[in-house]
Amino acid sequence: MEIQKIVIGLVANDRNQYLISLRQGKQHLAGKWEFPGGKLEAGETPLQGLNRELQEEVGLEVDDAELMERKVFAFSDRTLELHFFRVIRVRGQAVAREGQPLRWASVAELKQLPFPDANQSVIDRL
Ligand SMILES: Nc1nc2c([nH]c(=O)n2[C@@H]2O[C@H](COP(=O)(O)OP(=O)(O)OP(=O)(O)O)[C@@H](O)[C@H]2O)c(=O)[nH]1
Ligand SMILES: [Mg+2]
Repeated sequence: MEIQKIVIGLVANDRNQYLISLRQGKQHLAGKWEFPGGKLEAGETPLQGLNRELQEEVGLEVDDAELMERKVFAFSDRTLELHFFRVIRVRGQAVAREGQPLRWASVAELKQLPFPDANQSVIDRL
């Protein structure tokens, strides 16, 4: 089976706070915070997928982003290939388009809040 590719966007505001939302309900890793993102679809480049996911989830249009880290991570129940992007230019106002709790968090807060284990190395670098 092919490993699912995931595209994830780190969006910072002018106070160096990052946009995060809470995974809920029956989602994988419910109760953990996350950066917006999701599964890359067939035929998309990672940047196209990132733009689509951020529009769908938080109403933001990504104009420019750079890959920070790509990692294959084995969770207990699945293995994912995660592409973490630093979003450099964005248009629009962040809104929770899927009803998810959404907030801005400082780097100090990111280091305290529960995130998936796969996010640790990226958060450590902020
Ligand atoms: N969005 C996002 N997903 C993450 C992060 N860290 C991490 O391990 N993941 C994992 O990567 C996968 C992302 O899938 P997703 O649930 O966001 O996918 P999606 O938006 O396409 O949703 P859907 O499957 O409900 O349509 C999940 O298994 C999630 O647990 C993160 O920071 N952001
Ligand atoms: Mg998602």
